[in-house]
Amino acid sequence: MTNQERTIDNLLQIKQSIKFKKNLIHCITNPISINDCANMVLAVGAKPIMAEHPLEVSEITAVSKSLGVNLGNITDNRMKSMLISGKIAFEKKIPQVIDLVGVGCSKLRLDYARKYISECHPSVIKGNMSEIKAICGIKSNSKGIDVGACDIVTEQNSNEIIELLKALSIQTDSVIAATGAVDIITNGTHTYLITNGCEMLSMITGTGCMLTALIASYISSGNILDATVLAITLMGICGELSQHVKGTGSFRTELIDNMFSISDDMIIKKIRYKLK
Ligand SMILES: Nc1ncnc2c1ncn2[C@@H]1O[C@H](COP(=O)(O)OP(=O)(O)OP(=O)(O)O)[C@@H](O)[C@H]1O
Ligand SMILES: Cc1ncsc1CCO
Repeated sequence: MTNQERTIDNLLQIKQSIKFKKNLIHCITNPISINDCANMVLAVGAKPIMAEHPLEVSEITAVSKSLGVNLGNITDNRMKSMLISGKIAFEKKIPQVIDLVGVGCSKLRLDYARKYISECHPSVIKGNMSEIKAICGIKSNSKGIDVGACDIVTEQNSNEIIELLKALSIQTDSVIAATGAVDIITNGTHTYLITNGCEMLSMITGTGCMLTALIASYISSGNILDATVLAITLMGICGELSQHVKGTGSFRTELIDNMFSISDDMIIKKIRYKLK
């Protein structure tokens, strides 16, 4: 087996291991895309629970196989709940991912994300490049919750960005996932660059949130780096397979359908990544 074949085989094994297990995945997320997030978790064979009341989340996280928290459309209640759940997950060694939605445009969210990371030690920190730059304390150019044009990964800046992400990974002891046309995932030692995906993924709301729900589903396998790579390649490939539709409404449906039905052969045929 070549290294590439071994990597892909690993990803397919994680996918298969989650498919029929119905692992309980606790997601605390925004109302804009909450339904799509729950459906993505179901599409890959896990079981979502979207509880967010501060008085019940600790018992729910404690019986879940992983936790996903998302800062989109933040409220006082969810700020409370996410910290309660994040601390329980850390104590009980339950894998967890934080999606840094909006930290590039809101000081409230940026300060909160820093507090969350230092107190809850998430296994994965995920955001678009503007959000990741903001968390690193570097001036970012986000456009609301979206990446700013100056922050997009290019051939010219990719090495500099990889070093930034590796340093953040080492500092936080988390896997870092920076998403966009090129997705970069690193654990400080191994770095994956994934070029699957299509522009339509940025033309419906919540694909980043759905991706976080997928990462949460797959990290319940315990293999944090590979699970993150798997979730991101699947989102990219399923986006590509869904592009033939008439418009963005059907794209959203097709994306969930493809996530449910994609075959191993299709993943092997379509996957595009570099390991650095
Ligand atoms: N222009 C693009 N080309 C290819 N893939 C893309 C593009 N934009 C986004 N993606 C893919 O879409 C998914 C979501 O990434 P994105 O960076 O848009 O997240 P986000 O900004 O957090 O999204 P959202 O705010 O919609 O939740 C990732 O899988 C990423 O690879
Ligand atoms: C549009 C929007 N606003 C806050 S969260 C969200 C969904 C995509 O992140």
